[in-house]
Amino acid sequence: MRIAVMGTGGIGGYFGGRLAAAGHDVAFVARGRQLEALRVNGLRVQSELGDLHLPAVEVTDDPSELAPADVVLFGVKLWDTEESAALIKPLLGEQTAVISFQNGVQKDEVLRRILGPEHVVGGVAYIAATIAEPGVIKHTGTLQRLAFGEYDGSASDRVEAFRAACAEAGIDVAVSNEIERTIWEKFVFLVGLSGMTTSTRTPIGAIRSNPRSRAFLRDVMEEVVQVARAHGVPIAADFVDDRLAFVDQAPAEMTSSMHHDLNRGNRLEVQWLSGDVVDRGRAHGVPTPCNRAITDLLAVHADGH
Ligand SMILES: NC(=O)C1=CN([C@@H]2O[C@H](COP(=O)(O)OP(=O)(O)OC[C@H]3O[C@@H](n4cnc5c(N)ncnc54)[C@H](OP(=O)(O)O)[C@@H]3O)[C@@H](O)[C@H]2O)C=CC1
Ligand SMILES: CC(C)(CO)C(=O)C(=O)O
Repeated sequence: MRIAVMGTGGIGGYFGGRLAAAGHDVAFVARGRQLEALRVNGLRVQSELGDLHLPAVEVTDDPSELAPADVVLFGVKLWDTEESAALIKPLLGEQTAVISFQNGVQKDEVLRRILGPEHVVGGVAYIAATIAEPGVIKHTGTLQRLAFGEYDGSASDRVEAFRAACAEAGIDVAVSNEIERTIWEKFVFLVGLSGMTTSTRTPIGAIRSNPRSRAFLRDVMEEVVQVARAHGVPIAADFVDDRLAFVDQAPAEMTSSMHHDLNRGNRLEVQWLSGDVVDRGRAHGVPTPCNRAITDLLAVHADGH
């Protein structure tokens, strides 16, 4: 299977690396120091599940140099979505699936507008992976799960082929026949986790055990559920309780990629997470005071420094 990775960072480098190591034909798109390191030293992944080193990888900053792909694994930060979507047009054949594993619920709206709905397959990733240094991806813990599926719920050949490729590569993979709900379910949890850990600069353990911050976390997630329902996405009535139970069994030091970004002085995705909840809530007449507080307080850090 021919796979192109748009954005070779935590997500693209980890999953693209695993797929390449399993023998798939993977081309990487990167830029800056990451591009140079990949050209000179190849791609390294450090992981409790097994390190890997691909000494020579096909890598470019110009997707038009690459042959069309069966699947484009799309993994840039949310502020780079529009520009990167335009860049990958030369990679599209008639059946090409573009699967974004970015966070949030806005990404596929943008991809559909730029690439056409027929190319967009929904996806979510559960992993903690980051660029440790140029050319090196560090995976923390053992979670490395992908879920994806056609938006109309159909069982397509392209989705089944990519599922099989991921399974062969040792990735924990599932096909969702309700991918919009799957994406929103991750959004509920992620908006809670990212908003609380980043605005308090504290991992989840202290947040869940303090009654006031625990109640705030619940309210943040409940607001996302109400916005999802207003959108017509049927999130279960007990979903927030389910996520709180998940939080209770997670390691106390668990945190979000946005909290890491704050610590590193990077830009934050808050505008596409809590900020998007506020915008969508306003459009639907759903109050979102907790997400507004998070968005407005983090505004001072949102552009990084
Ligand atoms: N990391 C994780 O564990 C998880 C991340 N996610 C989500 O996945 C998305 C990606 O996150 P993550 O992998 O951490 O991001 P990273 O910043 O690690 O990786 C993105 C990479 O794409 C590169 N890039 C962006 N635009 C271009 C371009 N036009 N040409 C070439 N390269 C480009 C970036 O380069 P540069 O640095 O120069 O900008 C960067 O190297 C986010 O939405 C995130 O929320 C979801 C689940 C888990
Ligand atoms: C919650 C987590 C770690 C799961 O993948 C994530 O997506 C993030 O922090 O961005």
